[in-house]
Amino acid sequence: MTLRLFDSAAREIRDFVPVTPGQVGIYICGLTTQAPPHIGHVRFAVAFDVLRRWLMRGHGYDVTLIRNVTDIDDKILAKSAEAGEDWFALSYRNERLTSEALELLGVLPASYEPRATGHVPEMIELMRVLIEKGHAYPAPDGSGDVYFDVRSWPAYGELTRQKVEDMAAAEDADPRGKHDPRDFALWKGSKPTEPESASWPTPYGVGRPGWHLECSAMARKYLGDTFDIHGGGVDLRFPHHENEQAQSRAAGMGFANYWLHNAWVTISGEKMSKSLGNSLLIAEVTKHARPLAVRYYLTAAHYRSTIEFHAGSLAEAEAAVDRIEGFLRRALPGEHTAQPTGTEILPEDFVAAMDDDLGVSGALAVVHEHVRTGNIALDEDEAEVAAQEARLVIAMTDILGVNPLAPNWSGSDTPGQGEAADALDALVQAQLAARAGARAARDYATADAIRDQLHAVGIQIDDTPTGARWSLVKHGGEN
Ligand SMILES: Nc1ncnc2c1ncn2[C@@H]1O[C@H](COP(=O)(O)OP(=O)(O)OP(=O)(O)O)[C@@H](O)[C@H]1O
Ligand SMILES: [Zn+2]
Repeated sequence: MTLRLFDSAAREIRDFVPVTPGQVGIYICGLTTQAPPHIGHVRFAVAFDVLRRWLMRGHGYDVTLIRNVTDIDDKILAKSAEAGEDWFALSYRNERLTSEALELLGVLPASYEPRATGHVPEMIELMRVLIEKGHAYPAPDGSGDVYFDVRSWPAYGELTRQKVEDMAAAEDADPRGKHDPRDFALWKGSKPTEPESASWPTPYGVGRPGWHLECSAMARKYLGDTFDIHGGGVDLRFPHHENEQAQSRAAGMGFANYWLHNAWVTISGEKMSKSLGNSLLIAEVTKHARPLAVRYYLTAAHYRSTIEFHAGSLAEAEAAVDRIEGFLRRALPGEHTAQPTGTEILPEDFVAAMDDDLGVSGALAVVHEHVRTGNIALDEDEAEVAAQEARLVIAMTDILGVNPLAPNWSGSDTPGQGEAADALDALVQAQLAARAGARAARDYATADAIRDQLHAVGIQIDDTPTGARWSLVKHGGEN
């Protein structure tokens, strides 16, 4: 069984061979914590969660996944100035919202989530090496900026196959002190308008991390000079990843052996983006579909295919999840939660699909085939066969992060809590039925009173085309 992945540096599918047998190091560029996450922002995390689970469960690798947090940058400073809020408070609030959103969508926690601001010494060391080797220089105007000298590194452009002559100028600093307008900032000197708390001393002046340098420094610290996989959204290929690779290699490191890039979530063909005003926050979307369905929706598309968001396909995802869950609940009555035992022998066609650059649509087709076979077995009173199929479905869906019986979707694996959740659901459903009855009888006062009573105890009701849904009101997580 060989795992094959599309390496966007080589622009071809390559057999995956790790640097160290049995181990895989992955670095993914995390979010710049300038705003609460929208559905596009979390796609990369879901895509790489599937990769990680497959490496671990399908191939038995010991995986170290590092996903950084860019907790300081121009946009964060601009937003904090606008809002009159400390940059670090704004940044940390959005970091927490992002972590909550990822947890809600069943993304396994990273091995570690380093923050840029915590790695200034490592960045200074990288700058020192680059300056010593003649690949970087402090701005001659004493601004505190430090630039990478693109002309000193003939391989610059190799990741995205561009010639330096064809590239636009780097817009990250005043070009006057640069050797070449395409030289990019490793470090950004502080400006008088910026808060003192956003600056750190270096031998080259007081300033703050450049976005590209921070990833090179953090990848090196946690994964070593050469590591296996570097991932991120496709928009990061240039300039961000090109620059990361140039800095690290010019400093003498091997850096990433494979580059994986995920495609966008779009709306009406346009990238979902806060700045374009077409973004849907996770907190919004999960009011209309359960988080498991949203996770399924994001997982079901191949990571290199664009996901064109629309409510209809989210409803289809919900129906697919219901189908899987319905079967599992019938086949495994009494099991509130269920996880793979690790002894299941995965169907060959599932393995083949996943090994082929994470072919999730093929893999999900195998899942649904087994659901069908299992349902037929149940109809024919073959409980044993159905239970076996259910175990396989659990093993396969768990690898994709969409096992409906996984404890994260069902509440908890602590005995008793599943039952408590079921009891609560039964009570709320009875209230919702009474409310629906009152509405049908045009007794809106009673209907509203029921909703208010539920809200008073922390239960939120949302009316959807398929009926009322309830959820526990989240505190402090929706701004
Ligand atoms: N619509 C999207 N689909 C997939 N990935 C996205 C989308 N929007 C942002 N990302 C990813 O999220 C990460 C962080 O993006 P960033 O914080 O720069 O937001 P952005 O691209 O400026 O979006 P916005 O304009 O909404 O703030 C990047 O890795 C980027 O690839
Ligand atoms: Zn990065």
